[in-house]
Amino acid sequence: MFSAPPAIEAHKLSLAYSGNTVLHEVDVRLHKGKVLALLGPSGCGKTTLLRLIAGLIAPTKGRIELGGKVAADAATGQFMPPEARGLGMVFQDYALWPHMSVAANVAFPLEMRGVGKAERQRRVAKALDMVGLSSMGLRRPSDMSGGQQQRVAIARAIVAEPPLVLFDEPLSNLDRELRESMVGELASLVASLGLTAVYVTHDQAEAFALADEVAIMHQCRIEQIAPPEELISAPSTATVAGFLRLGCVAPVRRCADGWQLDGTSVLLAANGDHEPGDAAFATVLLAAKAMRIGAKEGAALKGQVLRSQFRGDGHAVTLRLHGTDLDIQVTSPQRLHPGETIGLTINHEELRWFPGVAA
Ligand SMILES: Nc1ncnc2c1ncn2[C@@H]1O[C@H](COP(=O)(O)OP(=O)(O)OP(=O)(O)O)[C@@H](O)[C@H]1O
Repeated sequence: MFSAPPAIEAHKLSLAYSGNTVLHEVDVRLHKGKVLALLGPSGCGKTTLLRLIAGLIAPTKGRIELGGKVAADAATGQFMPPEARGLGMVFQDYALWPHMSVAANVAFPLEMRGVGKAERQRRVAKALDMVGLSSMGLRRPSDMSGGQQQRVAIARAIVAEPPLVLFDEPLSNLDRELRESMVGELASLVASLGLTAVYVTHDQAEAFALADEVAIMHQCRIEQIAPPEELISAPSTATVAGFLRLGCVAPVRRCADGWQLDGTSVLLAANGDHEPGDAAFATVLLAAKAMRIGAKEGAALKGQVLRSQFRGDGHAVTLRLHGTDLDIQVTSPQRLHPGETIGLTINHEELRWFPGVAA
């Protein structure tokens, strides 16, 4: 059966500056109509990957195809410049021309493509309508709020109906309240237009609200690419579990009877699918749902309450596990008091295991 080539197919894409690797052998495949978010801490390589897709830089190694066409191949030296890629881009700082009207800013990609005046006006009006700015075509961006300017930038990125739109932290200059409302608006717009997009952010809520798939990046690599639900239910590495704050990521040590939580005498049972292998050390995720508050007397695992916060459906309690420097979260039906010691039981079925020691 015929199927369209992926919008992006990157294979072992790498980038080094003066021999210093900032992106290492990244593989990405994104299908038409899907949104991929690149999520990770500062400096992990998100913007670098976006710039490689845009053609603003060329890879040191690896290859990237856009819509089935080679956009860059380090082995052959092939490189398609950004203007030939025909992508839409939305930047953090909007990158609008302040002295030109909103309509002229939005019309720019159409002019570059030689679209005639009447058609240009029709498409600019449609794009401004989509972002809720139909009455503002004659204004100048310098007279608009940050949120309005970002809408203009989005209209400009979609006006030529590009095969791929790249967003580089587009909402990070807006205050929190506006950012939250614009995430929802942007998610509806992206879905209604069926955009294919790559969206860089370090905000998990933003990535999960907008993207079909999220790539968790860490130290120049992609740790895992998966839909948000899968990242939560099945993180593939301890780094992903730690970054998404899915619970306490704890080191465990092999002992004669199985696995022991490092620093304690607590034995943990590894469950079939996630057997951490033969190594002497491994890592376990202690999520809140894996821990229950039990009697203090005789408990093998105890913790001291650090904080207890009411959250509507119970108290979110942070504990320091005895014998360790690990803090864990549990849910309690009643308020607990800082300094109090409580007993804990572990639901071994809810543990997730990872080979090796967390980065
Ligand atoms: N032109 C350059 N020359 C040398 N090093 C660079 C250059 N551009 C980026 N880097 C380095 O590459 C690494 C990745 O940078 P990148 O901008 O991709 O990270 P990021 O994940 O987008 O971070 P942030 O969230 O802070 O924007 C960083 O260590 C950065 O210092």
